Amino acid sequence: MTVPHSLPVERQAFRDAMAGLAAAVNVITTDGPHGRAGFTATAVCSVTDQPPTLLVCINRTASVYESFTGNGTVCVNTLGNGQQALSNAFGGKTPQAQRFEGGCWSQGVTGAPILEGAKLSFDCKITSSTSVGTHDILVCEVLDIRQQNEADVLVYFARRYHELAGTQASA
Ligand SMILES: NC(=O)c1ccc[n+]([C@@H]2O[C@H](COP(=O)([O-])OP(=O)(O)OC[C@H]3O[C@@H](n4cnc5c(N)ncnc54)[C@H](O)[C@@H]3O)[C@@H](O)[C@H]2O)c1
Ligand SMILES: Cc1cc2c(cc1C)N(C[C@H](O)[C@H](O)[C@H](O)COP(=O)(O)O)c1[nH]c(=O)[nH]c(=O)c1N2
Repeated sequence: MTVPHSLPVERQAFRDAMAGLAAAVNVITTDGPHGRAGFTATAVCSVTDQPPTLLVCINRTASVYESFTGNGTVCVNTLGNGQQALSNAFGGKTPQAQRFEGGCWSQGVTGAPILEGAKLSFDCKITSSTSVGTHDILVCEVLDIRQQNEADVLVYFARRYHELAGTQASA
């Protein structure tokens, strides 16, 4: 197959285009011997349902990177309407302990913090990872799921938050 010759896509052009891709907002957490940590991520998606697997992309320069790879666990907590403050707290710069002060947390099978009030929580173990450019793709097997009935969702689109009205999650 011949790939058409074209100019390289500039970093800013890529980001401008990606800003047009609406995405759910998630607080990704971990806990274990390498410490409790969390960060905000929109780069999350389903991979396969056999075994139930999702992926999370994490920047290797993030302060939380060693905690996630060291612990080998993640909980993907999907945010709903009115949880922008949590997203901003986990979105960088804020010290780890302070990030967790904005929510109530419990623990599930992996020990990763589960956010009370999250619309969805996927408790996972990391089964593999692949480095691509600045990021690692974490492949995460889902061991447990918690789901709220009222499935309003916080969406990040065009560089700002949008609230999507509630609907029944398991219609
Ligand atoms: N995948 C990511 O790492 C990612 C995604 C969204 C936001 N962010 C962080 O939030 C900040 C604000 O984002 P914004 O949407 O308001 O404006 P922005 O112009 O920085 O980013 C626009 C879009 O480009 C993508 N993007 C941004 N930084 C990226 C990166 N380092 N690697 C891969 N994709 C990236 C995301 O889809 C983002 O929504 C970013 O500068 C970045 O630090 C990172
Ligand atoms: C809306 C939104 C979405 C994302 C982010 C931010 C925000 C505000 N960030 C950035 C990430 O949350 C941030 O780098 C971490 O919190 C680590 O920051 P510190 O290095 O601890 O300051 C982010 N980082 C990442 O590695 N993958 C992702 O998918 C996203 N998505």
